[in-house]
Amino acid sequence: MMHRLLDVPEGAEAFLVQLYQESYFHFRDRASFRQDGRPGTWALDLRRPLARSAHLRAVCALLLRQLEATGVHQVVGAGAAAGLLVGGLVACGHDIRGGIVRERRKPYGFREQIEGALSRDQPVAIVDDILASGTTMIRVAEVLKAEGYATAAAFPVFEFSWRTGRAALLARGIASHSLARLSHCQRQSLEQTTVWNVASSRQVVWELKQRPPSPDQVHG
Ligand SMILES: O=P(O)(O)OC[C@H]1O[C@H](OP(=O)(O)OP(=O)(O)O)[C@H](O)[C@@H]1O
Repeated sequence: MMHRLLDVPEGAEAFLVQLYQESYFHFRDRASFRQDGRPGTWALDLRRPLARSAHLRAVCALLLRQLEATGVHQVVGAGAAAGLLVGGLVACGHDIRGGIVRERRKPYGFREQIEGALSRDQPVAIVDDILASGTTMIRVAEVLKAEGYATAAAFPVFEFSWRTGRAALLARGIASHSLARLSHCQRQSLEQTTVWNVASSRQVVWELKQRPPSPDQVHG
């Protein structure tokens, strides 16, 4: 086993629900804002749990399983959460190369848009904490293409099933292998959301104390 020294959570579903709970903030407790500047009702901030040793190790162990299954040894991402994930995967994996896509090139130094140790000889996986509209991962894929790298697939931690990111990536030939898909239980109750562990095909319904995510939320 390549990653036997890692803390792979016994119950991956329970861990993914915990990760969701710890990253969920309601507006009354912590203000967040939509892209149009208006206040959002809720937000997921995975940067906080991912910046803690045990959580990052556990997420990376799950992602490494997915990467191993697809035979990918290079990871790249853009943004704060992706930076944590790339660092964690490089540290926790064996023979994993990592890269970070800059928002824009600097006018000085090496003027690279991708920093790190990626090789053009092998495909690269895109990692991120959340796949929503797909804008972030698509931008990374476009930079990879422009720089002569092949994209293997996308590996988000959480995917919002009510957003179009998965379809947008697929339209560009990129499959998405998320650890968990979040969806609403609209028919049952507004007090529930579903965390579906994609790898095990098991779903966990989490009883929310607050109102659950709605399609017009903000995130990140
Ligand atoms: O699929 P998308 O619609 O692009 O949404 C997903 C992205 O949004 C969030 O990042 P955010 O924009 O908040 O950036 P930051 O955390 O790096 O500042 C999140 O961390 C993803 O990178």
